[in-house]
Amino acid sequence: MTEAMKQNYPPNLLPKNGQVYYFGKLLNEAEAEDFFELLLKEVSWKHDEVMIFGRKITTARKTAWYGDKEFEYTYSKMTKKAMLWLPELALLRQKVEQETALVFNSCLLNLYHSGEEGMSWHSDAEAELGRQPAIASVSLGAERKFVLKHKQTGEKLELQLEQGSLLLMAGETQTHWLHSLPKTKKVKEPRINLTFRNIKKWKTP
Ligand SMILES: O=C(O)CCC(=O)C(=O)O
Ligand SMILES: [Fe+2]
Repeated sequence: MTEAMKQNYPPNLLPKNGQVYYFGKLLNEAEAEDFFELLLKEVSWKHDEVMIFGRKITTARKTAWYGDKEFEYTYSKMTKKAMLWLPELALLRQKVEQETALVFNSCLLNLYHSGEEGMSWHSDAEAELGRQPAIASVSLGAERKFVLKHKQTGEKLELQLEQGSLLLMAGETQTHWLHSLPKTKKVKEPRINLTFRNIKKWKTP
């Protein structure tokens, strides 16, 4: 990321060791609702399989993975093969690329059916993303809390991810910070999250 690109960015929200930018609404209410409905219908949603303490667990949330090629990508110790872009996903990627002045070749989608589903503490530091990966996150549907926690000091940063919003994690964020989407009984509505990523090293089957 060059200094010129960063000029149009909102302020960095992290106190140290990385960059987190909250761009606010990338889509207006009507656009966000349309994308939500379309993606709910068109995406090939599957329950996720992850390894936790050496056991294969099927998660309640559903996921999908799209990319420029049929990349293989290892996430939570499970290897997955990307599907090719849907037109509406390609359109969202274009908006994200325009806003951030970055390029992304893949997208991981998560469907949380309600606040009873979330994502536990992790960082997205997979080898495929290379060093200092930029990860752009678009939120649709229910507004949820997103928390970052410094790996050494435990410092926390809490954000509300609004419907239609764009968040960008960059620089050393994945090395020094964990993030999570806490479960909450207060939210009854579903949410779709899209994380656009740039796979640098891939194996094509
Ligand atoms: O749903 C979210 O906002 C977070 C998703 C996430 O951290 C991931 O897909 O790696
Ligand atoms: Fe993540």
